[in-house]
Amino acid sequence: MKLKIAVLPGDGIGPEVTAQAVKVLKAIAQEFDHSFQFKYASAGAVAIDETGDPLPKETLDVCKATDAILFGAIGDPKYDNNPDAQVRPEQGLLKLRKELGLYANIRPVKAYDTLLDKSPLKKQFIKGTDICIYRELTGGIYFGEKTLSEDGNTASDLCVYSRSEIERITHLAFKSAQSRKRKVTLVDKANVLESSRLWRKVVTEISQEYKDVKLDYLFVDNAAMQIILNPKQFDVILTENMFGDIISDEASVIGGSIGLLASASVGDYFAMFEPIHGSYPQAKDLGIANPIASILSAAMLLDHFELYEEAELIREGVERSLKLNITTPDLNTKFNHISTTKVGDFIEDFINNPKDTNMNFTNIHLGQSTII
Ligand SMILES: NC(=O)c1ccc[n+]([C@@H]2O[C@H](COP(=O)([O-])OP(=O)(O)OC[C@H]3O[C@@H](n4cnc5c(N)ncnc54)[C@H](O)[C@@H]3O)[C@@H](O)[C@H]2O)c1
Ligand SMILES: CC(C)[C@H](C(=O)O)[C@@H](O)C(=O)O
Ligand SMILES: [Mg+2]
Repeated sequence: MKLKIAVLPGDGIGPEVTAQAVKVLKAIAQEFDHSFQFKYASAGAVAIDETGDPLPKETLDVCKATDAILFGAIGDPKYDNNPDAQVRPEQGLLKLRKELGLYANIRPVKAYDTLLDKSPLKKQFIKGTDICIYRELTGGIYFGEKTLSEDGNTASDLCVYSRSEIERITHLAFKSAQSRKRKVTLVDKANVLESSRLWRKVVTEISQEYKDVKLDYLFVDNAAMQIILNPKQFDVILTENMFGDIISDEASVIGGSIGLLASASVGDYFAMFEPIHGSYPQAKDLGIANPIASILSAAMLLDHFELYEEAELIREGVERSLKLNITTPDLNTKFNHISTTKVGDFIEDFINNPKDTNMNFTNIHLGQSTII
């Protein structure tokens, strides 16, 4: 298959982790005789530095002219710590999602058996967890009208949802549940918010078209607790933009690190693949950022084009690296010198030699001089 892939590495650890995902995709292309062409473009704080705009027109054009986008992460403390900044890296990401109509952000969360000890949660409660969060991505409080009074003392953000915005992601969530454990949990705040009451009404109506899927409801405050106490009760979680943002970072604790959580942001015409984590500026260029979220985002990209065998090979490589403790320090208390690049190298090697059973930690360890 021929694919043109836009690569937007962004800020902080974005370039390091994205480089590993590209490396892995190149290995897949070679092994399976595909042709993947990568087109780089800038977004976020780096783009502001270069052009004054967090999403320059050329970047948007590149994204529109390619089959899929691989996104790193954006964000920089110089903007985070300046509430008066007129332009911010995050605006670039939000504009990209909106302009491309990427209304559904799909965030799988799972507990790997080999990592059960890495989570602060009790093993017996998380073992077997397999959740898929459907987060609405182009509406809600992120995109409603914002105001700041002239004296600077009153501010507001409006949360708006239309029926059609709720309907389209709800269908995707129910369809996904049909191929999983046939359960959708709508997470909302319908006891307080009018917009959440609309979600309940519309989702309940649509559920009638999916009689084989059970629908239940949880208020977001309770959901935040249940995700930690009893994550196995969930199959597909359907929720609005901001609740989805928050509960997915929370859910990453189940897996042991946010550095493992990938996502697909899809719409009717475009698709983007992005780790759920941010630019982790404290780790920039230190080689300690976990690249797996980015690598698994690349696997989701391949799934999107129905390259299932290829995606599965990446996932096998990831699982092998976790099993052998070839992981960055967020997951590795034993060997703290396995770098971002080394994890990428290992998974690349695995793709090139999936049957090489001798590929174990010793091989990597012997290459220690190249490990930071
Ligand atoms: N999609 C995105 O681009 C995105 C997402 C979230 C935050 N941000 C931006 O990133 C910047 C930093 O935000 P933040 O500190 O709240 O969130 P963050 O996700 O960057 O980091 C939070 C913490 O998660 C851990 N972490 C994150 N990524 C990791 C990785 N790959 N490997 C190991 N550990 C990892 C670290 O402990 C880190 O301190 C901000 O400017 C924010 O706006 C961007
Ligand atoms: C950086 C920010 C705008 C973004 C979001 O809130 O959507 C991030 O937290 C994410 O989860 O991708
Ligand atoms: Mg987030």
